[in-house]
Amino acid sequence: MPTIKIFDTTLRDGEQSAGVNLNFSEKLEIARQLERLNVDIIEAGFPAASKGDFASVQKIAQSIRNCSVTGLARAVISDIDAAWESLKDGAEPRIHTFLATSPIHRQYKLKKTKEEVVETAVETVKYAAAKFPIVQWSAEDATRTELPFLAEIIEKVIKAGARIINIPDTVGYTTPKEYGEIFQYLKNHVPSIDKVSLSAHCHDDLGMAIANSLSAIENGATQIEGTINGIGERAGNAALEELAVALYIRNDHYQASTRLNLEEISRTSSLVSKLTGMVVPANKAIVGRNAFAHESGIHQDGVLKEKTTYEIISPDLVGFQSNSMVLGKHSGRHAFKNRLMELGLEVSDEDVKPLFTVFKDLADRKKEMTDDDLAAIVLEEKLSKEQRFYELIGIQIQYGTNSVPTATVTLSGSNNEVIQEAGTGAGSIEALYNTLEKCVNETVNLLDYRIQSVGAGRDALAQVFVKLKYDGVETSGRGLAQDVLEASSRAYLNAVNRVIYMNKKTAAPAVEAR
Ligand SMILES: CC(=O)SCCNC(=O)CCNC(=O)[C@H](O)C(C)(C)COP(=O)(O)OP(=O)(O)OC[C@H]1O[C@@H](n2cnc3c(N)ncnc32)[C@H](O)[C@@H]1OP(=O)(O)O
Ligand SMILES: CC(C)C(=O)C(=O)O
Ligand SMILES: [Mg+2]
Repeated sequence: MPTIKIFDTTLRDGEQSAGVNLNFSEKLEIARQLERLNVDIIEAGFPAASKGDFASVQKIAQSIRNCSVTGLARAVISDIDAAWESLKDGAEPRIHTFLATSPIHRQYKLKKTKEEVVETAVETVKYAAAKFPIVQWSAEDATRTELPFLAEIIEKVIKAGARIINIPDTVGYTTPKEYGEIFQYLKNHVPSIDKVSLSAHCHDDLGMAIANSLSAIENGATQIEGTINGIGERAGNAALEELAVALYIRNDHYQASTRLNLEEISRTSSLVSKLTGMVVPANKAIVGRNAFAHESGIHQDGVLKEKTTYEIISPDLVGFQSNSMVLGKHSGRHAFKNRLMELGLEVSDEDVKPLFTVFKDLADRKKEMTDDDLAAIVLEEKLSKEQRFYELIGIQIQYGTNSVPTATVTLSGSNNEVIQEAGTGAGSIEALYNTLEKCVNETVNLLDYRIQSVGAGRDALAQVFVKLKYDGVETSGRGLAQDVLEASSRAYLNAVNRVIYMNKKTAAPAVEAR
């Protein structure tokens, strides 16, 4: 039975989702969780895109030992050089280089003839193969490319040194039958095809990314690319958790498996959702809140009599716990630390103490502390530790249906000075944000604001995501608190602090880029 390699591109194509902006520590946290999930390949970023991307790819390649780490590069020598510099210390360095092949992309985007496209692809693959032990080459927009030309260029890049050939459905245009036929065509028309592995990379514009990926497997693909929760450019990529569980549950049909630790799926999904701010829809297959919920009487009756009447996947399979309430205000530090370890949240001894204080503080006010709450507070504390320039001391909001909402905010600045301002707005959040803007010394444009509850119940924690422009830089921020206004303030300050941190890092001479 073939084992399908899972190529995770959450940190590259996933990060191309509109509004998603992960920083260095967040990417590393996700990469570590992907390693626990046991994906085969992590595409950590696009090293030539920016100093920040270069540094995160490099750090991930150096830190992750149980997966191969790759980075994307255009068919451009300087992109390949940047990829090599960032990936060379990895456990198994590999490059993913690509060039568009379709007539639309050749004519309008690249402004190259077929011959020029072939020449550029061959030259750059040769250059990459002289550095990297493994070269993956992608024919961008393959599914809208003339098949004879696709076969011709693939044969030539294989001869130039490519070992994995990826056939992306870049714009999510193909259908399962058609995509399968492309793989068959290539197997019959590319003389050297047996020397390489074939990979599928599907987008979900027409909602067919998973169906297309499965069809690719049925027609010879041995590697599937996708992202956690299906995040990605436009409508997103194939959701890896859906693919892996489909192969597991319908093994009788596909007769193929993956190496994924399926029990890590729920945790990975929740981490990616928290850090990207991309909320998982309740009805999303495998990881949605309702994916295992039975609402109607006939279904409940059936499930009570025999689960398999309406349940084809057991929640345990993907790591959902039926009773996740584990810790409370009477818990001690040992139990707390132990639970964090069970949840795969790596925390140093030195960090446990402040985290435990935050935990106790919340547990005092909140009836139940779920695993989700724990993960949320640990991530919040751990990932924003080095990025605290403005810190919230307190807020006070006055709101009444017939009065002007007023906010008073007290912060501490980077030199521990106390900053206090008051302001008004049309609503409580506007009053709060107008006042915070006065405190942080620069114009702030709020571009997006989203709120979500962590877990259920009246005492659930509030998680707020904001996207804003501060000091001319667009960024995002997260805030967690029991109160929505406090969570809103924290999200705002988190975003502002990220910009200050980024500016400091790029100003410092020791940034890890070339
Ligand atoms: C299908 C995909 O997901 S592809 C990956 C998409 N991801 C990203 O683009 C994120 C990272 N990108 C970036 O940071 C920037 O686009 C950079 C650094 C790569 C390039 O930035 P810029 O030099 O400013 O170029 P810009 O992005 O405006 O245009 C892209 C250029 O690359 C060319 N190009 C696009 N793909 C390729 C390729 N595979 N190989 C060679 N050149 C390419 C375009 O034709 C265009 O060239 P032109 O300037 O001669 O017209
Ligand atoms: C870079 C390539 C593989 C890509 O993301 C796409 O074509 O969708
Ligand atoms: Mg893509």
